[in-house]
Amino acid sequence: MREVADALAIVLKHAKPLKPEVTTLTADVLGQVLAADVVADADSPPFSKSLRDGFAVRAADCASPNAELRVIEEVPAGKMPTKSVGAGEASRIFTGAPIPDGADAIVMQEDTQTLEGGRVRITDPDVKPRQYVYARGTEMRAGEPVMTAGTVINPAALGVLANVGQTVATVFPRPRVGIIATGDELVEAGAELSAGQIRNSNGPMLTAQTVRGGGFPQYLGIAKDDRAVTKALIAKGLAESHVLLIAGGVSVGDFDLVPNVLKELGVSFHVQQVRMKPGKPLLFGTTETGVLVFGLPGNPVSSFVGFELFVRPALRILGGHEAPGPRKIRLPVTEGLAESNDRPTYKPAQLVPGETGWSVRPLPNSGAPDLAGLQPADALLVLPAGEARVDRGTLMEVVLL
Ligand SMILES: Nc1nc2c(c(=O)[nH]1)N[C@H]1C(S)=C(S)[C@@H](COP(=O)(O)OP(=O)(O)OC[C@H]3O[C@@H](n4cnc5c(N)ncnc54)[C@H](O)[C@@H]3O)O[C@H]1N2
Ligand code: MOO
Repeated sequence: MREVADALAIVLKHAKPLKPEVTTLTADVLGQVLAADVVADADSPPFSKSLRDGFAVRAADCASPNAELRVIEEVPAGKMPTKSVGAGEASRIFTGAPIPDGADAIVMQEDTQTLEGGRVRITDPDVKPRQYVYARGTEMRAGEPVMTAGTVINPAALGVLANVGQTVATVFPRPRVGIIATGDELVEAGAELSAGQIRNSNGPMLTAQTVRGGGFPQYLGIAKDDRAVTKALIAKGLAESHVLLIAGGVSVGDFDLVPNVLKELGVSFHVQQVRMKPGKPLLFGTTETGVLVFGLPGNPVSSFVGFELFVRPALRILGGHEAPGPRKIRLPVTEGLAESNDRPTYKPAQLVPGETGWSVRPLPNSGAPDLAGLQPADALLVLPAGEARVDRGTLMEVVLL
């Protein structure tokens, strides 16, 4: 049996970033990682522009109080000025409009009075050169990289890419994740339950965890406890996926066919059990072609935790992320805990905001089948093995979901 950290290290040793590809830029690439530097095609802003609605002036002309200037033209955003501002002159200007030659400062319209005869009085007592001027190239310079390979595409990155004229980018693709649920007792959500049956919650849950983890899920259905059927479905999953998730059937029962079928299909096992609760009977293996195969324990909370601790970090590496996670922090607990566990235990928990910062509240949970109890969780609270007596306020390790 492996420790969690050792099992994760083994998984990550087998996870390699996928071959980068060129993709069309839409919001669908959110969370993917750039595989090449992005270079500015032009200075940004491409011209020095006004940061305020007001008047473009020569700061030196405004040195004496209540200076009066002659307004020579109006420059809206999107139009170029046609006149340069000379001594004693100003141009009416709007936010985002190019600054006319000759002017070196903008005076906000609130600091002016419009006078008869096309004149303006400057009531700003201290007009400084360059005030409210956003100079050409301040944000980025033509030919210089604005984002380097490894950058995670967030909403601002999509804006920056548009700003430099990109409609495509070279990114690490999303890993294709095949998902199979196993067990004769399972039916899908649309079906009525007959005696002895339960609904398949792992399928939809793992599909959604895959999306949240940056993968591209392909749900392959339920494999009944029949060797040939299970083998055919797993073979299909291995052929089509970078990562294959098989939920259930990984334990020691007579109908737990998955380990033997995987062996027959050429999967070598690197992790067979992990010292953790829930989720001990977790399997990890690889094929010769490098498909990562996870056998996740069938109980939904066990499957969920196994995904977060091992599958999600692997997806991040395949997707080109530098830090695999899981993301961990230490937070004070909102209530005392006293329990004894034979393995390190991952308890569904919720982050709670407070006046002095965040804390973590363990959620009531009746065990590995209790997915409804886990549902509100946005964190897992980690309890070490053994007698755990934790006082309220103690800093504890927390895995962020
Ligand atoms: N003698 C032993 N029995 C068990 C052991 C053990 O070490 N020795 N380990 C236990 C632990 S821990 C777990 S977790 C389970 C894992 O077993 P499997 O991965 O083989 O899972 P199944 O037996 O197929 O299912 C377990 C449980 O979960 C329900 N299930 C399965 N798939 C789904 C699904 N897609 N959606 C909802 N619920 C699902 C299934 O009906 C069972 O109730 O083994 C213990 N036993
Ligand atoms: O570890 Mo099993 O995952 O307790 O239910």
